Formats: sequence, structure tokens, C-alpha cells
Amino acid sequence: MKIALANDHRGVAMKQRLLNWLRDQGHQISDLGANTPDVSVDYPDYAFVVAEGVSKGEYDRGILICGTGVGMCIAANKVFNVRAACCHDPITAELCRRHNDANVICLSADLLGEDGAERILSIFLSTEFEQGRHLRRIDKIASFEAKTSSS
Ligand SMILES: O=C(CO)[C@H](O)[C@H](O)[C@H](O)COP(=O)(O)O
Repeated sequence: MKIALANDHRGVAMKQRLLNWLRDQGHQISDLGANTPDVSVDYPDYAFVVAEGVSKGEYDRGILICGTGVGMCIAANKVFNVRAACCHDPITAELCRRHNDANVICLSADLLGEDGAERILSIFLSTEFEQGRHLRRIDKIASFEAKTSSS
């Protein structure tokens, strides 16, 4: 899978650990920063780059890491056609794919251990969207987004 990965200063260590693991799984990863834990950066700058890449179809999925995952998630969901999910557990990772067709996952560097993050990512990257009634629901979100972004 072609994946864009980015983080703020709080997510540098987790990103660096996950990079090798993701590449070992055969994914093509673009590391879009940040790479220095000592320099404070603003998570929206990174969330927008990843989310726009996914929105334009340059990447199959996006992965964002900040302290809680929440700031990245709020920012990424402002980008057209992006369905970002903040996942702290495997069940949310599974259902955000099966039910919500999430295309960006946001992880917490402060709350998740390495094993937890790998398990969550593994589920997120391997679970298919179920379509059916769930497609009707995400179509409603897309229609609302199209209507409000053109006004
Ligand atoms: O957006 C967040 C909170 O939901 C992230 O945890 C950020 O990483 C955090 O706000 C950054 O805070 P800092 O005090 O500037 O490190």
C-alpha cells in the first residue's frame, strides 16, 4: 500500500519505530516529517499535507501521530474526501474501516505503546470496507461536504 506518514514533535519516536515495521510489511511509505523531537511544530501543518495527498489519490492511506491523535484528526477531517479516525484500540481500528471506510488513522504517541500501535495499524491496513448500509451513511457525509464546500 502507498502510505503517507507524518507526526508532530511528540510523535517522532513512535514514527521512527513504526517506519521500519511498516516497510517490513511491504508498504511504500513517504515520511513527511517532523523528524526532530526537540523542535516544537504545529500538527495542522503535517495533518494537511498527509490529508491532501490522500484526498488527491496520491496515497492509499495516511497515518498521523501526535500526543493524543486528536489534533491531527480534527485537522485532517477538514480536508475534502478525508475520513480520519483517532484510534486508541484495535476495535476502533477495525470498525473505522469496516463501517466508516476511514482513509487516515491518527495515533497517540503519549498513550499507545509500540505493540499497541502496530496491532492497531495492522488491523487498519488490512480491513476492508463493508459497503451496504455503511456506504449510504458515508455518502450522506460526502453529499453534505460537497454542498457546504461549494457555498
Ligand atoms: O493535538 C494534540 C492534543 O490533542 C496533540 O497531543 C499535540 O501533540 C499537542 O497539543 C502538542 O502539545 P505541546 O505541548 O506543544 O507538545
